Amino acid sequence: MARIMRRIASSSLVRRQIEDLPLFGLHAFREFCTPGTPYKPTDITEVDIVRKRGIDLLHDPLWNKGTAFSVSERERLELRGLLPKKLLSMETQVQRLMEDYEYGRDYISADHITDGGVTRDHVRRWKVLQELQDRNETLFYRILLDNFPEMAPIVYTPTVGWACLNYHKLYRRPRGMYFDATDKGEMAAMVWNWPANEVDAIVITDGSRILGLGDLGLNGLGISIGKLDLYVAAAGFHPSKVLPVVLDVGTQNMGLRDDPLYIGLDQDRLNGDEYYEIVDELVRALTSRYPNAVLQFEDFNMAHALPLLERYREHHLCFNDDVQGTAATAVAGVYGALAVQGKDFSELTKQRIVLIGAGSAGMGVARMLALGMLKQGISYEEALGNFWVLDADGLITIKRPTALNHTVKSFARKTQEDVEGETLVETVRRVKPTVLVGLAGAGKLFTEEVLTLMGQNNERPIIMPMSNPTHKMECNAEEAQKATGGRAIFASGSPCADVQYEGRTIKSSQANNMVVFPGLALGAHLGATGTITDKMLMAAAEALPSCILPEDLELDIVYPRLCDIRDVSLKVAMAVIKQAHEEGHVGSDKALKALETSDEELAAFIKEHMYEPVYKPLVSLPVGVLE
Ligand SMILES: O=C([O-])CC(=O)C(=O)O
Ligand SMILES: [Mg+2]
Repeated sequence: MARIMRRIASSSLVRRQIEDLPLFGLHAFREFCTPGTPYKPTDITEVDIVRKRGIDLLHDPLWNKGTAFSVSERERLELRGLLPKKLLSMETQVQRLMEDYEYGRDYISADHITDGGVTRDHVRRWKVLQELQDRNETLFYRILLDNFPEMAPIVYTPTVGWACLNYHKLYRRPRGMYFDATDKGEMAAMVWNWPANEVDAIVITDGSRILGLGDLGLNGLGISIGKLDLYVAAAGFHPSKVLPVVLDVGTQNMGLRDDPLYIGLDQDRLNGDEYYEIVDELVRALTSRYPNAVLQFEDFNMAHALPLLERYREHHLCFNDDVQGTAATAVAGVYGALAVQGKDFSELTKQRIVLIGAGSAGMGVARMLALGMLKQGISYEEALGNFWVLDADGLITIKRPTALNHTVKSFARKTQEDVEGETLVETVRRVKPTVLVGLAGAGKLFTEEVLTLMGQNNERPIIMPMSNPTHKMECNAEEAQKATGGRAIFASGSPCADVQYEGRTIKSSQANNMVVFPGLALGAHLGATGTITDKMLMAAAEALPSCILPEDLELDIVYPRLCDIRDVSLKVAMAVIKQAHEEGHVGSDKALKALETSDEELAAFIKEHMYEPVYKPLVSLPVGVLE
């Protein structure tokens, strides 16, 4: 036997196979060769097929492993001499990177605040991760996934807000695709420049309303990138199959246009038919090459967010994250807050909700909460009576002298009383809401007075300042707890530290759509649902409270833990596929089979498709082979 082993192992082909079995190694090889050991298909190590070799491979962050390339890979992928000889394991690479991430080479004061309201240390950390992503995506996602609660605020809200504000200054190398108004007529061809033949998810923005930071033009691409980082880390989309996109139709941001470093179009934003024609062209181009991709619309301003959603939602696998993802998140948060109080979903109908911010996100939230009330047993008309919506001009009533769009109008208070334009504090004093939601993106609107009233009128006031990033939030956790005597059930769009109050620690939750959009998109993609219905969104919202640990409910936590984000996305994806099945929208035979077998089978089907950031042996094949 030993002789046979030696002979086999001496063939160079087999030696390479041995080296390329990092998970099983020689041990597994021996087992495999021992007579009598049954052959198990699972013993086969997966490989990744690449089309590159040599220096091109090292420069491709999707496949580059740096010092972790195995000896045989270095040989057969023409890497010898292009890397230092010493081979480092992924664990060692992680350790080296984390040292850089934690301490930096130069100490930067942690509390120095920059223009995006984040600290300079956040910015430094963002740069460490960004550079890593540009070199080695497998390692980047390993680290992001293993440190998700710490790093989500760096690659995503709030630090991504700073990155968008400064995208034009930070720009070094391209990521994603750039389309602009001058590409009219060319987009169907341009889309073929993207190197991947398969794309499962696309996030597109026109930069018109980035977080609560306003019109950032082309700089908005940063948000498409940040969202897709979470698609990969939180839901297991493959990094080679996600595509961040910006559509630059001009900007009204004169500060950017006057900046010589700005790299977007120096023109006013397109509007009206011209605007819709160009968005139509881009959507057609993207969906004709990638018909199975989920299309997420991100940070479009109110004027276009809803019309675009209505335009495409029946024919395309698409959703608007701000309108729908944020809405499902808010519903989940209110259900979570009810669960904290030992109440069930039906109590939603009894909530009195004051919501400030009548933009795309605010109206999406109002509508979804009203749909939740409808589902819990009251009429939609009755549900509308539970809402007071305010914008920059105060409380919105049917007496509003200026024109309101259709959705906002449906939430206008139908009262003859003279309360049009009432301030937030007046409304809160008069109507005694149980829930306060902020989506205005205008900073500290939940003043001490407003918060104190919430505390006076409720045993457990529900306070949700959902604007992003941090400095655009309506209040922070400390302000909410101080003003309410530590009784607030609190959730904010960007993360807030827990609060020390009268000798105890009060937990803060994060009400961010990242608990919804990755799982929603995963379910829709794997189910090939063709459309994303309101009921699928509601199913996502209803799935979330059941992921909160009982001990966390005791601590007033209203969302699942971020360290379990993969599991959360799995549960959301399952709920979405099941609901789609009920509505007859599941187009994937494999998903159907799993659905009809059992929940375990469905979970296994989804998990099997989730990307794990591990180094697999790379095989380089010439273009044309296996295509
Ligand atoms: O990106 C975020 O953190 C949430 C979001 O969609 C927004 O605020 O527009
Ligand atoms: Mg957004």
